[in-house]
Amino acid sequence: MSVLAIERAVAINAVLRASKVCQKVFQSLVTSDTVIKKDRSPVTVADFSAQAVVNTILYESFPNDPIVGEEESGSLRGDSGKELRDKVLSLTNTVLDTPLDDKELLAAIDRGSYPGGSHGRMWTIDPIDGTMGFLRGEQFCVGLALIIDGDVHISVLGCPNLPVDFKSPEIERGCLFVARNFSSTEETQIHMADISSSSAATFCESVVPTHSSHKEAAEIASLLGITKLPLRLDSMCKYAAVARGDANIYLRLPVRIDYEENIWDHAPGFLVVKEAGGIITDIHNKPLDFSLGRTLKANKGIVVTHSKIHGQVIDAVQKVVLKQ
Ligand SMILES: Nc1ncnc2c1ncn2[C@@H]1O[C@H](COP(=O)(O)O)[C@@H](OP(=O)(O)O)[C@H]1O
Ligand SMILES: [Mg+2]
Repeated sequence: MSVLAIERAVAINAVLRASKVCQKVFQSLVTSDTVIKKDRSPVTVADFSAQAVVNTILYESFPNDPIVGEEESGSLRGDSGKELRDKVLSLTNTVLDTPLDDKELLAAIDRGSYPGGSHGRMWTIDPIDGTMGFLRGEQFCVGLALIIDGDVHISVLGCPNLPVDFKSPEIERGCLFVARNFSSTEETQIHMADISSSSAATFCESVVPTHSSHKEAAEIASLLGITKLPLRLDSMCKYAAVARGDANIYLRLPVRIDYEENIWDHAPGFLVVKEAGGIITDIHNKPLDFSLGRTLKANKGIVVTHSKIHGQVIDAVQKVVLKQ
């Protein structure tokens, strides 16, 4: 068996089951009027449940591996948390082989409290990345990565609502992206689209303008001679879109200069693009440093491209964002 083959299989199982939990809630949500009422509670239930599922499955196989997860169980505790806790517990137990009780559920969620760092193994989980996309009935994903001594070694992205083919989104939705150690014949190797000039590129960006500046991205696109409209997607589905050739560039341009990106928002997508041959840096052209805790403290923004155009894109980013 190849190195980390067990970790890879466990990560796939964990993300698939957590994705099922999210999909169940997502499907009930898009058929209800919750989105119109701006009620966030369904996404909250799915968020906690997905983290509980992933953390439980990781713990069964790797009890000593620490986890950096987005959620913590505070609001599920005590009498005030009972209603939410009951919902999360029953949803969680629909996909686990051995059901959890209340106490085990809270413990599973809080196994994600590891502070991160530069030594040894750790997993990082974003149970629902793209909360806003989930609530809008659009894109979201479950992201999981294994980081060893600061390097991302395995990543799995479960994208329950991503069209298998953007050209015919009505035919089939739901994609799982796995980076590292391809082995199964049921898997398809994805490739970035070949591109030699950035003017021919399609770029993607967040749907939410407070997460990434649309205005600066438009200026960068104009500087690069890009004429195609941006592909706006929530969540790490943007990394997947670049990795499989739906787009060629992903720009995440800081709106708030004090904002630090979370490692769980990028480590899973990072390796999917890297393994497909892409380059991922921040706006200063620095590599992402996953070894500094729960956030990417040493980085600002994200620039993802095909290796052939990274230099051109970084030049334009620096002119517009850093006024260099
Ligand atoms: N001011 C900000 N700048 C950049 N990212 C932000 C942000 N505020 C929140 N985010 C992150 O943006 C993620 C969604 O990214 P995107 O906009 O690309 O879909 C959120 O993940 P969650 O949805 O898991 O909370 C959240 O962690
Ligand atoms: Mg996120």
